[in-house]
Amino acid sequence: MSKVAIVTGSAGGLGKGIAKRLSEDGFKIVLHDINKKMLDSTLKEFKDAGVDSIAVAGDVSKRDDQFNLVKEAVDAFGQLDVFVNNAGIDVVSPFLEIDENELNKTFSVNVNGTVFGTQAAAKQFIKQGTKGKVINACSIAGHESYEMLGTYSATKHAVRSFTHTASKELAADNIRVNAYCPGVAGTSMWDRIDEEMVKYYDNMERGDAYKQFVDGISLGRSQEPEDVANLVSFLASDDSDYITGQAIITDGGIVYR
Ligand SMILES: NC(=O)C1=CN([C@@H]2O[C@H](COP(=O)(O)OP(=O)(O)OC[C@H]3O[C@@H](n4cnc5c(N)ncnc54)[C@H](O)[C@@H]3O)[C@@H](O)[C@H]2O)C=CC1
Ligand SMILES: CC(=O)C(C)=O
Repeated sequence: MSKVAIVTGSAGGLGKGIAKRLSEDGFKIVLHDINKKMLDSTLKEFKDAGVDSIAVAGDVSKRDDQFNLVKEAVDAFGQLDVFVNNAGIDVVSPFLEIDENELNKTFSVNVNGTVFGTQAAAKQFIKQGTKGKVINACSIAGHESYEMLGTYSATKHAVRSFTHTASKELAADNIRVNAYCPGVAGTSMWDRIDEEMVKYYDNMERGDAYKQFVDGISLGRSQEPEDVANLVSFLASDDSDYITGQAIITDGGIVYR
């Protein structure tokens, strides 16, 4: 029987690339996003390509939405095998200007969302009595703290920490919890980061912040969704069964650990 994977925030960007790769790996796919319009259009693309898939709209920062997401997946496909906590948001701000709303919102989506998604998936894996895999979107910003990205970096450090704790507590239930840590991928997230960053520097134009980051990549190019999906595919597969609690960097050579 085909395995079933949920990918949050998969209407576009890295999540869509991951969902596409997992479908090629033979998974039935549950697409998910807060952006209903984009989600509908992505579902149509997947269906047109013959992928056995459904779409569930929701907000990862709401615990009930995350449990509903798992329920809808199991109602449609009878089981769950892989849950990718991919959805995340960015925020750009000098440290002295970080405000309460942006702190709360970014932690709520990136951190609370990951915790609630992991809880919902793990409870389902335990109920099924099967092996389960939770795969979290961390970042190089979960290993290194970047100027202007202080809040975002702190959320990704928290994701790495929860990846460690959850992997330790859930190992006895045959559940692996790992994370992928991308570097610089030219998705809509980086369009927003670039646009915000250049506002703070008189000598910078649109595209410059992105270029500065890309120029620091040893392999000489920015990341494609497929590069990230290659790692997630491995973490979702049986080949990674002896790996848990790891936050693995895939960045073409920016951060060396
Ligand atoms: N693009 C990059 O260079 C990097 C991205 N990442 C991480 O990878 C993940 C995906 O990033 P991208 O695809 O670049 O971002 P993106 O902004 O292009 O796509 C994120 C998707 O998540 C959805 N989303 C946002 N808030 C949501 C919520 N509350 N509930 C459900 N869905 C929500 C958006 O509608 C969007 O479709 C994020 O967690 C991000 O932090 C990590 C390192 C680098
Ligand atoms: C967007 C991101 O995750 C960075 C700069 O590492």
